[in-house]
Amino acid sequence: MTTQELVDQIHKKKSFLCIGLDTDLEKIPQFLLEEEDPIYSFNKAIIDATHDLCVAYKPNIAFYEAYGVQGWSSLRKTIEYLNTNYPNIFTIADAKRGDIGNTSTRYAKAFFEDLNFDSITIAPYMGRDSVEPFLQFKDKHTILLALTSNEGAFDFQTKKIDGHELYKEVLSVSTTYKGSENLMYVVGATKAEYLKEIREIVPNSFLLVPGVGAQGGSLKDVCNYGMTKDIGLLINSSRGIIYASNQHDYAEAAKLKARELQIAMEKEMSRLN
Ligand SMILES: O=C(O)c1cc(=O)[nH]c(=O)n1[C@@H]1O[C@H](COP(=O)(O)O)[C@@H](O)[C@H]1O
Repeated sequence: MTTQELVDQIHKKKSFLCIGLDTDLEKIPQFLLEEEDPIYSFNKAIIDATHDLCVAYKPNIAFYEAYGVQGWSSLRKTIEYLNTNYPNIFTIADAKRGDIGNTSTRYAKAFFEDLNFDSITIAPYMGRDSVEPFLQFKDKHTILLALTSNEGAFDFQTKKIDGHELYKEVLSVSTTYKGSENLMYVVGATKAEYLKEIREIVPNSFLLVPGVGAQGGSLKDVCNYGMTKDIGLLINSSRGIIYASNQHDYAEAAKLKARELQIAMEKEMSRLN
């Protein structure tokens, strides 16, 4: 999917919501465990109930890998279901990969070609030659961790080297990478006040912003500091939406939570006009 197609979907749906499919067998309604593939059944019901309220889904790969071959099969069925039934939805493999060049190319093939995701999250720590292999795929997007939502972000990301915080180096240096037009960045919603300075370095890039809902980030603050004329934001919520209920109404409850966020997003978008 091209960035322009994503922007068009955001305007059409009046939403820049990304729903995180962090599907955990211990948290889903327990009656689903009787199904042949409980993870897939859960994801399918959540997707069918919420697809018109969001523009992206982000399965976090850890939740699938944790169940071995069966989990990987559930992931494949989920992405195929999305690509077949809702081709206008942007898909994010939250895999946080990155390695020496030839290994990164294999990761890229796994997620962009074999599974056919539109994008993948990547850790920037190994530098240019670990990221550039992902950037060579046409209409695929690489979402680089810049300033993450967790406490540990302060261990390294905000430390200064040569007078600049490390996350700012990640932002500015990565814009010189070959294929950098395919870059997006992760900035945690819990760090909204940093967005003003981030926008000075990457004024137009799309930002994936996790951390609203369960981690306590504020949608309003993120929009105040981070929204661009093309919106430029994908705001993710996982647990806050998908585990709204663990009873028979779980999909309907997820839909109501997604609707709340979509309404708040529509309001923020109307302030741009
Ligand atoms: O890359 C991510 O998506 C990510 C980056 C980050 O800084 N913080 C963060 O929480 N995430 C992911 O975003 C999701 C947040 O989930 P909830 O806190 O349940 O909404 C999880 O899948 C995290 O792995």
